[in-house]
Amino acid sequence: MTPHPSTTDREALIECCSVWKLYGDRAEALAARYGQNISTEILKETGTISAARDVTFDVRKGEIFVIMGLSGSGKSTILRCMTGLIEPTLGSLKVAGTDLKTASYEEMIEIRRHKMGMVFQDFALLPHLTVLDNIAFPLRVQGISKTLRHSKAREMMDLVGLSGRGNHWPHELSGGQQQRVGIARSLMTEPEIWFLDEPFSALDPIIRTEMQNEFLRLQNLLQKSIVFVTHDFDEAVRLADRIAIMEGGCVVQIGTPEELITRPATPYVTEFTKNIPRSKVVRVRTVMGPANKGLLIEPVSADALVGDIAQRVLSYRDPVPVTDEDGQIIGTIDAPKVAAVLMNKEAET
Ligand SMILES: Nc1ncnc2c1ncn2[C@@H]1O[C@H](COP(=O)(O)OP(=O)(O)OP(=O)(O)O)[C@@H](O)[C@H]1O
Repeated sequence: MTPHPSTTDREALIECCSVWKLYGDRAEALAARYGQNISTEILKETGTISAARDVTFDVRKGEIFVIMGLSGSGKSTILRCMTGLIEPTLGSLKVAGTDLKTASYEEMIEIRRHKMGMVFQDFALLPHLTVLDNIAFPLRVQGISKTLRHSKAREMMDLVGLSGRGNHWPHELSGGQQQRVGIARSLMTEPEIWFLDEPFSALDPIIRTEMQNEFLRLQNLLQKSIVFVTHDFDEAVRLADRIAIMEGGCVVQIGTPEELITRPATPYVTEFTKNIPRSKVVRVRTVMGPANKGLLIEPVSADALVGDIAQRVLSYRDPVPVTDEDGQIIGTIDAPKVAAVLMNKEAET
């Protein structure tokens, strides 16, 4: 399953604008004095830590937005600002139309209970509650009756592949199953925005891949707006519509996996991208040549990944026509172009 290549035309659900989060005795005083013009030298001189520095991006309706970076780069800080767990020192954050800075305590509770779902790395299950009661917990907090919340929780268990496990205790489940409980619980309130903070990091590689597939399957069904934090670039590429790469509290590049891999903005981004096969991210549209309407071969889609159509194109001597989403022929792709991508080279256009 491949995430949708473009979400550019969709409305923004989260608007994160020039957000800074400073830690240290003088953080507030420095922010008041210098505002957005605060310099690295001043931060250094005063021993102030900038966990987030001038971070700007938006998360669009229905997209999987991945925040990726090494440990300490500021991913959790930004996620915690977006979920209202901490307040930015400077800048503004709008979530589902509400400005978090001016929102009242009650509004914040409302947003967090009804508009946001959260999944954490350590599952955060309640050990003294059964699987069913863990999943039903967010509705218990809302005062919903036991019958209703259990019925909804059973629906969620079916959705995430946990049917029949309701009476088990969390410790009786495998790591992957425990995270399915976390996922089901986070979806109980039918949130608009789904935050996942390194949800699969504690799982072994095979289960991790299985959970990534499961996550994409669910997203195909549910079409949530998602913020997904990971330090694993392979995971980011598999899941993301767009990725924001963080370094030292700053966002150094935002783009689709294809954009990051074909046009990395800094050596830091290049370092992450260099081992990812281009064929897994480059789409036919990027490397296709001019249209030729005289070809009688079955076409390939412009949005297909080159890796997925490589074998077919390589089996023809002639170029293969490329069509857009309306079935119109808009280009051709031939064996040399496919081979260049497979060999991780810049394809000649
Ligand atoms: N409460 C705090 N007080 C002081 N410094 C903090 C605080 N919280 C975070 N930091 C610092 O801010 C920087 C960014 O931390 P953050 O937890 O956001 O990084 P991260 O990318 O999520 O890392 P990880 O992947 O290890 O969770 C780090 O240098 C961290 O030490």
